[in-house]
Amino acid sequence: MDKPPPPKPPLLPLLCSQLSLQHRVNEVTLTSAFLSWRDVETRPKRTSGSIYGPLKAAGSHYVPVCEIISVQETEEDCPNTDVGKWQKVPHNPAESNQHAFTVSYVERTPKHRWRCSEVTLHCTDRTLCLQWVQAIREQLSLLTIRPKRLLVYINPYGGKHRGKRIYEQKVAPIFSRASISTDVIVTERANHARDHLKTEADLKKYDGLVCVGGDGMFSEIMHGLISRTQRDSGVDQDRSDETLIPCGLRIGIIPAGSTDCVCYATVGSNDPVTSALHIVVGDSQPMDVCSIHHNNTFLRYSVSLLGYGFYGDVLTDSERKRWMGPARYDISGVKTFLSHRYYEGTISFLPADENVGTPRDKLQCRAGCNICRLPTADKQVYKDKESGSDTETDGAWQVIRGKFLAINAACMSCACPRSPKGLAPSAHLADGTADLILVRKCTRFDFLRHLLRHTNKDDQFDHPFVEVYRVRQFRFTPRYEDGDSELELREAGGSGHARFFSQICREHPACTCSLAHSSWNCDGEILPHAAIQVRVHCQLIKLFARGIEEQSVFEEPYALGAM
Ligand SMILES: CCCCCCCCCCCCC/C=C/[C@@H](O)[C@H](COP(=O)(O)O)NC(=O)CCCCCCCCCCCCCCC
Ligand SMILES: Nc1ncnc2c1ncn2[C@@H]1O[C@H](COP(=O)(O)OP(=O)(O)O)[C@@H](O)[C@H]1O
Ligand SMILES: [Ca+2]
Repeated sequence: MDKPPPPKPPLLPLLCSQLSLQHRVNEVTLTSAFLSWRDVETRPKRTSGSIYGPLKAAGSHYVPVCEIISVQETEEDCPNTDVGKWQKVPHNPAESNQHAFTVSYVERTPKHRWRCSEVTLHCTDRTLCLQWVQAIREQLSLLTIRPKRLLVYINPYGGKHRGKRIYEQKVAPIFSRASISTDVIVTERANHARDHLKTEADLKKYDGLVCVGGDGMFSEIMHGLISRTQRDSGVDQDRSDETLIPCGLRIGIIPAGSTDCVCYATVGSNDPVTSALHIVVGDSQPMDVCSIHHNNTFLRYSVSLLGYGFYGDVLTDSERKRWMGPARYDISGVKTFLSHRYYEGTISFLPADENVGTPRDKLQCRAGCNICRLPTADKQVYKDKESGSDTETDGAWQVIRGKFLAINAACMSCACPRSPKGLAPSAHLADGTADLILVRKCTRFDFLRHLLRHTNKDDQFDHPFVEVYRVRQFRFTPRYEDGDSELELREAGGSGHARFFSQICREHPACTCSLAHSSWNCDGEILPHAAIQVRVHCQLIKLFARGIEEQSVFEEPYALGAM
């Protein structure tokens, strides 16, 4: 969403009163766009010696109505010593005005984190106080994009096993303050959430889903919702050429996993409170989803990393170390790096049209991204330059064969705390394309340089052994068919010796060797086949997010008091 417009020219005030804030008189104004308050006891001061300003009011604050979380009449419990019981009394008895209301609103803090801030305003009488509460509530009720009923799934075993606590302590209080009602399901097994969504959940009762967990848990919920939507619409997801039906319900992610890249890349942080506030204000971020098929059988959907070779091997190894929590990826990462295996195969892909940019663009996908806002038709139609045809499959496919350390595809940046710019820094959340990254066989040292660049500002694609393409579809075929280990052994010498050495190579970290197959890491799940067909579905799902906001939005807060 764009930065709200500056407060001038003023909109017609709906309500304007002099109210007291921390014992100082403030002029408080409500318009359909902003709630503002200005300390009228502070004289407007001229910014001395400044060429910019004539007069700037000190102590003015503007809160966009769309970022107000709630308003309530303020009462405080304090002990009544006479009767030894607790009673309701006005918030601050020292305040000259006995009636008050509190407005909770979103405050931006560095690193894209949002916090819930409060202002308590005191009125001379209760009628005025109630008038204010009612006027603000009326404005909030016009924000129909805000969810009222949510279905929450918690994976209690994701990440550091903190999902349940994070939800109860940090998220539930915010939902309750925003008058959002919830049904909460703590999962009891893997795929519990997926199966519940697919078959049982009464989705008509809800305005959105919430996932408390990591990328794997998000993937479960996404699978449940997409499959349910296709089934309800009579669409067969086994057919790789089907046009899938976009899902109606938005999904909110409360990060409580090991990588949390879907949350990080769509919100800008992996902070549960920030995510909860994006849900409360009713943000909406469409997202591309890849469908993956093997010989016309549907395998899975993917939104973040689809990785063969390095990331597939990291995942396979890390699954045995789940007990270590998030650190398992680092340990398996080092081990896989040292094993330095490469794989042979063929990639065919359908490049995206030029108007959606390239994987090496300096411009990144941010809130309100212009590329993601292009009309879907402009994004999806591939124009074959030579034939002038508009069809997606008309002879535009490119084919690359080779030996690869890694083949990665990402339909979003995959930014995460390990790699703040991500695996594909310029990939767009909702442009209908994925960035395909091919890392050819190279030395360990070069591969390390490439990996290290994921963690700093250098361009990780600026190596002669790395190629990147923006694609709509791709296929991968390993050099040897799935399960064809005989061929692999023949290739390596064809004897019992070969079998012996092949086994050693598998275990021997210092050996650079070729095995027939790696596995695909699909958002943290291992795919059962190496030969796959992948297609990007533009904006198939929606999240309670808005994309990463430009820095300036939170560097220039709406509180103008310091001016
Ligand atoms: C030398 C340091 C190199 C750091 C390289 C970091 C690259 C990070 C790219 C991360 C992309 C993440 C894409 C997201 C994938 C997730 O969907 C998926 C599932 O997440 P979940 O468990 O939360 O459900 N996560 C993953 O598959 C985890 C991938 C993480 C890979 C970490 C690799 C670390 C590599 C370390 C190599 C170190 C070499 C050092 C040699 C001395
Ligand atoms: N109650 C449960 N018991 C065991 N596994 C579960 C449960 N609920 C969800 N899962 C599975 O746990 C896996 C990892 O979950 P996730 O929340 O992504 O954590 P992490 O980021 O640590 O991998 C997912 O594949 C999900 O299907
Ligand atoms: Ca994309």
